[in-house]
Amino acid sequence: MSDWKALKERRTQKGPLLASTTSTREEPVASPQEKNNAEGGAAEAASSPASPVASTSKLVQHDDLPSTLEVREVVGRGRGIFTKTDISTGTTALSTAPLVSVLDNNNIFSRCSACFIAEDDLTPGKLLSQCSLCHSLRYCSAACQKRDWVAHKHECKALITFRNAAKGEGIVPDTPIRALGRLLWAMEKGGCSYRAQVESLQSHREELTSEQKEQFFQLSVSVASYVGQQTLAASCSSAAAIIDLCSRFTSNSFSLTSPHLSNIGVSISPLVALINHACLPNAVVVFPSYHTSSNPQPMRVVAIRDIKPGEELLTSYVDLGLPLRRRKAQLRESYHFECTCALCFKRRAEWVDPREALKCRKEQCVGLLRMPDVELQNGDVETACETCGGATSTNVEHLKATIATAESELAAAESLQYTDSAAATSSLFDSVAVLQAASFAPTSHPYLPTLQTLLATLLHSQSFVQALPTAQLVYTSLCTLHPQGHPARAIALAAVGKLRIVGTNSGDEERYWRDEAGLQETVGVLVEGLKEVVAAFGRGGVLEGELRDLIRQTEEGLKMTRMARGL
Ligand SMILES: C[S@@+](CC[C@H](N)C(=O)[O-])C[C@H]1O[C@@H](n2cnc3c(N)ncnc32)[C@H](O)[C@@H]1O
Repeated sequence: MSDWKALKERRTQKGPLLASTTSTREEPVASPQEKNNAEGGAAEAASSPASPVASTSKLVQHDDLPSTLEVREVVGRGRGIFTKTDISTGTTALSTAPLVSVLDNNNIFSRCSACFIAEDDLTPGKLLSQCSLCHSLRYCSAACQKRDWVAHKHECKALITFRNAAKGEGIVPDTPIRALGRLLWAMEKGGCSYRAQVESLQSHREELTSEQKEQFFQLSVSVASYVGQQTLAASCSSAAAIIDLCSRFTSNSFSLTSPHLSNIGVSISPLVALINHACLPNAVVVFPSYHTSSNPQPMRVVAIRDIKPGEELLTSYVDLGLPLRRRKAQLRESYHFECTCALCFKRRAEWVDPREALKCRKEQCVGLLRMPDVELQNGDVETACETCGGATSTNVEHLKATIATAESELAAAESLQYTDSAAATSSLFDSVAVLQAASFAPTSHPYLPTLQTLLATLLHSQSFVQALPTAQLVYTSLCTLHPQGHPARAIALAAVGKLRIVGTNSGDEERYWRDEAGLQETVGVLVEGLKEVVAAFGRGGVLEGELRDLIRQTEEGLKMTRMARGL
């Protein structure tokens, strides 16, 4: 199987400047009671907080807004996007071309800057070629380079100037600077309509902390030196306008993701930025295909629940694997609001949040215990298992130290995972052992991100046999957190299906193809994966094509094996 590279995806990480929407959180499916609570919450999240509707005076014309959707203003939230028709799970509610997309500094030299395909994924023997002027951007074809020239023209000169000043090949400004550069050139060229759309995005200048203002000031100095004072002044006539631009960028940009859900850069779409947040979202933002001119528009908003006429489309801005306090802190810091969704208001007394849970230590019990609150509690705390009711004592200081160590190991491993996979793998396996010994549930933070990074690192180093059980554990954990059809879940199941092929046939290929039961099971996993992928990304994405090919190949293999046995 040649496309295993598709699996070596980093776990999706969101953060300031990269308001991503692919992380979501769904009811824990472990217990029916939790399921009921969360389903009630989902309906609430999608409807109640959105009303009442206020005036529509600040609304700007968006030509790519389909007639099935409308923009309305909501008290306490600003504008939001509402549906006028039923949107069923897995349906694309909106597809559009972002105004600006740039690859981040980790991907700029290894992916095409127009369609974003990775050099590793090109047909064998083909390489990306670099822009002959700036030597910075790479392209997979003359057509892609030509298509990108409109956006790259001014950027090319700026990159040359930057490179000369930095006195080194292969040095480019940081991703936000390049993204803001493209945005400013687009506004300069696109005139009033682009400017009106960007200027209508929510700025939080008044609410910024002095530290954030200082950060934005530094960013604006770098942007000014990159694009030139004249271009900056054309769109920003005052210092306040420049801070507004940086603030708008921070709370309105998206993670640009690959069709396999790796974070590869940043995108700005003033239309999609109108979608408000919920921790129980009903939609996700994905980029299912490479951005070629023949594709349908590359950025899609796909429903992950059925959405009724009059409901607001809601995506998540933060990683929904994060515990409540962390989510709230991120939303406050980067987006300047207090989330009032059903998940944030779910009473601790009513359920055990799987993101902050320990496994019951009683033999044969699969229940969860609420983790003591490391911010508020101390000493030995007794908690009861939600399933068997048995009490377990946990030492809060030990718990806190375990979380801190696992988080710092995770950060270190993330920075090493592609340069020293062996060291990253070994430290992540150590963390897994420590978290397991401390009875962390695999759905809990930071156990799940540790497993996800371990999976990505194992795939990168082609350790497929070890990767398969890790992928299975990641998938089952994500099933507890996300509804069916969520992209993170879909990607994990696709990984399990692919790894069943590469991870099990690498040792003894002949035996693999003779194992009918195993092949049949692999087909089953791939078919399930395909369903989830289509539900998460909509039809026609890259991953859908890959899975269909694998299903076909495995079914053919199965047929041949049966024929050889005379069945
Ligand atoms: C990407 S914009 C969403 C569109 C925005 N409402 C507008 O009018 O431009 C993000 C901003 O919308 C607001 N917002 C989004 N979701 C919200 C929510 N659930 N509750 C309150 N405010 C929200 C916050 O001010 C946030 O910084």
